[in-house]
Amino acid sequence: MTFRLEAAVVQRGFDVSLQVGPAETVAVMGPNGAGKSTLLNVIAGLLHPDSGTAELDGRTLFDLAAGRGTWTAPHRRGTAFLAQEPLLFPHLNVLDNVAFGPRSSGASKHAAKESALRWLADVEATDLQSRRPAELSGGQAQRVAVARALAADPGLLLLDEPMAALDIHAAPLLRRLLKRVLAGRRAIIITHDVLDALMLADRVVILENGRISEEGPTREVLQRPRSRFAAGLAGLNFLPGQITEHGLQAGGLSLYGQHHDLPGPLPTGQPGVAVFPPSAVSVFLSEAHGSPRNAFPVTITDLEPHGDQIRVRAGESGQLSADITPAAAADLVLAPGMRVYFVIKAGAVAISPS
Ligand SMILES: Nc1ncnc2c1ncn2[C@@H]1O[C@H](COP(=O)(O)OP(=O)(O)OP(=O)(O)O)[C@@H](O)[C@H]1O
Repeated sequence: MTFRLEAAVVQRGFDVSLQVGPAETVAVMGPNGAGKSTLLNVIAGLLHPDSGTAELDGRTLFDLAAGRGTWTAPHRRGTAFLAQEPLLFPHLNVLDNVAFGPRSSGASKHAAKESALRWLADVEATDLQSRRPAELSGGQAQRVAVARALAADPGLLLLDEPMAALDIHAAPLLRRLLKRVLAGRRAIIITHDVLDALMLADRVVILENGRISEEGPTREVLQRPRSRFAAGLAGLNFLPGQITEHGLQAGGLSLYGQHHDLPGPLPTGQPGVAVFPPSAVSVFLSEAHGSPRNAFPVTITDLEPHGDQIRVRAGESGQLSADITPAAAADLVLAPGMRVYFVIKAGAVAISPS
């Protein structure tokens, strides 16, 4: 039993193919406008794609291949949606809100209430059962919304940044609750937070410009990112270019580096990326220091505190960073606008095909 999707929305430049296993939680991350909400809306049946097919546990959600045109209505898809705002029915109390799902799928009034009470207990909201949504805090309302989504017994739970509208005290509580309820359940969660991806998901999918640019187990993607977005999440420098015999040619820049996870030699001449941590970059006033191979001139754009280090940003849009000690920054009298040399240890530069 699986979830399988292929869908294109031409006007939005969206073209995605995705599978999610029965007990798998997938985090979807990407820049603003990448297509994350489009993905969930297509799955939930709120947006009609131009082409594609989707299937959940043997049920066709849509099949838009020429001559077919199958379309299942949103409430018959076996999916449940948890949005940033809890979206509870304002005129129903908490218990009736949670009982709504089982009731509309045919359960008797009694059975629907029994099931709602079980889910409310599960999200530690039993004592809220008689309240109206207007009498709940943001965190309480979102807990009730989780219970309501689960009470419908969805084959796929869709979560659109469920922590985004909560304050900093309520968010950790809901994250812990989601960790518990998502275990062993199939879900797709949109998030901007690396912590959510690490804690809640088995796998992360990076969406950029309507396409999946990278996917894999969250830890692996963060350790060895191949997309600019994932490198940014992991706090790593990222340079795209062309693979050479010893590393990467990125514009006028030759970088020496190593590949970690390829069986053979680097595929010379192919597009690739170099990724390295800011801590592996040293800053010098002249080229004479360090290995000349990975030394290149840059213009400082910004200096900012970063933990107990100073982060030196350089390059046209500050896309390269070095972390150095405050003492070193003071010795070098660094300031924005200065021309300096970034020197990178070749051993710390990971090259991958892109
Ligand atoms: N209602 C709409 N009509 C037309 N185009 C839209 C509509 N909503 C979004 N788009 C476009 O579709 C693309 C994907 O948008 P989408 O909202 O899916 O991105 P997102 O990754 O969810 O972004 P964010 O992180 O800002 O919520 C963008 O180019 C956006 O401008």
